[in-house]
Amino acid sequence: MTVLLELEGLQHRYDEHAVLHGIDLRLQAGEFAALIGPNGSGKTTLLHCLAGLQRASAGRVLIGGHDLAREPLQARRLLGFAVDPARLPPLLTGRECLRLFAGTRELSEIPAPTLALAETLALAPMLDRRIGQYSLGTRQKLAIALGLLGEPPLLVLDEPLNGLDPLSAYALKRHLQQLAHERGTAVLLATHSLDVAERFISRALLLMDGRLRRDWPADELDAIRADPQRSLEQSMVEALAAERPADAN
Ligand SMILES: Nc1ncnc2c1ncn2[C@@H]1O[C@H](COP(=O)(O)OP(=O)(O)OP(=O)(O)O)[C@@H](O)[C@H]1O
Repeated sequence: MTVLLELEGLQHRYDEHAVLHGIDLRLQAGEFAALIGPNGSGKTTLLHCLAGLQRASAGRVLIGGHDLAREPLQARRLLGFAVDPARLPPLLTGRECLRLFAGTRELSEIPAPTLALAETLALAPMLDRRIGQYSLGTRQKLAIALGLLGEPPLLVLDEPLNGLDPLSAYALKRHLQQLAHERGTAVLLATHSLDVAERFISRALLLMDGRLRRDWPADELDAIRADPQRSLEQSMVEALAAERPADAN
């Protein structure tokens, strides 16, 4: 199996505040992984480090075998990252933004799968309006379409379901699942929506206080799903309680 993402001893600190304490992780082609964990556990920081938006304080990020620090162009070419919707340029239309982004991926036009995804997410009717006029959910949809543009083999999404209506959220989850199954895309998605995570993913990773504390592989998730008495939510609560026994008292 092709390893698309490899983190080795990844650390990050903001000035004196250490946030990530040596993360080791391998994500393979076709894996759809949810990164879960409490507020402030470091999920966004981790995703920013592996997208090159933050420089890790120590450790390595390898994307498709390319070291992000040494071969950033080769590494980033394999990565799709949905930017923060608040950072989208308000004066451009969605279509202009997609064209611009297609150019950075050396594509002369907006690819057909991106336009199809825009239809699926009910974003298409908004594409000729300025982004400044978009609702939060519509910005989120555009950010996702930009992240998925060109169908890169590794997708990294930070809370992509925030602000999406139920139909669009369902369509996105199915789309990501299909990419993983049919194209072998590796997806890493940070989320607080465990119900979302539980039904669609093939792996769950629990980050707590900047450390990966638990890794549920596909067969464990299948066992949780098969047992009506169990849920990923409950398993996560148990894992958190086991790490913080003093807090429980
Ligand atoms: N730019 C920054 N400067 C200083 N500290 C930061 C910065 N960004 C995040 N932090 C701190 O890093 C820690 C991890 O934050 P991060 O946003 O990565 O967590 P998170 O797991 O994504 O949280 P949430 O679930 O609330 O989105 C927090 O203590 C946060 O206050």
